[in-house]
Amino acid sequence: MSRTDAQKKELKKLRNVDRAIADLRRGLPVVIIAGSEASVVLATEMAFAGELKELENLGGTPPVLALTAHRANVLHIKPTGDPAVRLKIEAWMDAPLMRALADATHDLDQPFRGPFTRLKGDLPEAIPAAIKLAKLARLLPSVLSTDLAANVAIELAKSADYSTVTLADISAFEATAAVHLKSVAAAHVPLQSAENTVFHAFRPEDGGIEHLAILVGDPNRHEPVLARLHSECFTGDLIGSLKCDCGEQLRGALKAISDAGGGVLLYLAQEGRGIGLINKLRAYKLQSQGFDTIDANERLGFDADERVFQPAAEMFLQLGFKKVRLMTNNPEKVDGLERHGIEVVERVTHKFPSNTHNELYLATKRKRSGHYL
Ligand SMILES: Nc1nc2c(ncn2[C@@H]2O[C@H](COP(=O)(O)OP(=O)(O)OP(=O)(O)O)[C@@H](O)[C@H]2O)c(=O)[nH]1
Ligand SMILES: [Zn+2]
Repeated sequence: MSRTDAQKKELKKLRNVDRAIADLRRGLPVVIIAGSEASVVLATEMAFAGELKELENLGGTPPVLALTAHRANVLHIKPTGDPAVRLKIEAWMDAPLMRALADATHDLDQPFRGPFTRLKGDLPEAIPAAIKLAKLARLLPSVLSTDLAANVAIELAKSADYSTVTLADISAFEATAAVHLKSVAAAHVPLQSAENTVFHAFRPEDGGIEHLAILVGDPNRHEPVLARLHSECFTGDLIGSLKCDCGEQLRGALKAISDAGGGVLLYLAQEGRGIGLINKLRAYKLQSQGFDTIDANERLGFDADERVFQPAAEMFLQLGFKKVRLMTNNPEKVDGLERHGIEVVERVTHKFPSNTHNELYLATKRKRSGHYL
């Protein structure tokens, strides 16, 4: 079936964001258009002397360093009520220092920093959008940014071959990618705990992040289905890390679904509660310094949980399920599905015994994240 013009336009927007994500990860500048204004941004963690010079030479305003409010709080920079702050880049701030300001795993090596000059005035809209882009790229949520007029930035993007995205494209990205998910492959994969199992691979039409649905048996589409949303955890699911309960929850869910005669497990590409494996390892380093799982995320500049559950809801709907009995202890998962058209008729407790390494992690989820544990 050929695509309508409106569909083509939506896909182009998705592709633009995907390209910008890939470029940020390569340490390339990206142009964000915000009405008549624009910012050329670089992911701070990828900024070295050469990249900084390139940004400085653009001829707009001098570059600034943008950090999230969470990260600024750690650096004792006064909150503004905005989601991010901008710091003036002083002569003594070189590229390694800027990377260290973005990366909390260096905080104990260089505890005394500043004084910093926070830029006053309204936060340009491109800054939170750029930080969102860095998060989508699974990089640390900090950017270096230079402001230009939009028409100048568009010309520059053409001549320097920079990716260009708009604010609207970035803010709509996750929801648009979710509604463009399509089942692209399905195959029978017998499991130890459930032999009659089919894996469905879902991919958004722009070729973005893929998720899996694991369908056990042939559940009745008219009844609420026993279901689990499982966020990818390389360390726990595959390698047997004792720092979390993911491996047990994964295997336990498949067994419970099989014992119940069928159901669905969605295996979501949301490693590290959506911050990615590298950032999760950074969070683990902070945890070994004594911070809990929430503070570790926030010290890195992230929210405690960066996941959205719209892709999960979309996959359930495409598989023909509107009502679920959800195995979870996390109230956010229940809300996240209900917001996107899935009725959670029952929350089924999904709890496993703790060990000495994950005791504190589970206690933190209970005490600070409102988990039923
Ligand atoms: N950022 C971060 N992610 C972690 C940490 N420990 C585990 N994770 C990730 O958390 C996700 C697992 O969370 P879930 O199993 O969905 O747990 P939950 O949100 O508590 O919900 P339920 O298990 O359904 O109750 C996986 O993506 C893990 O990689 C951590 O200390 N920091
Ligand atoms: Zn885990």
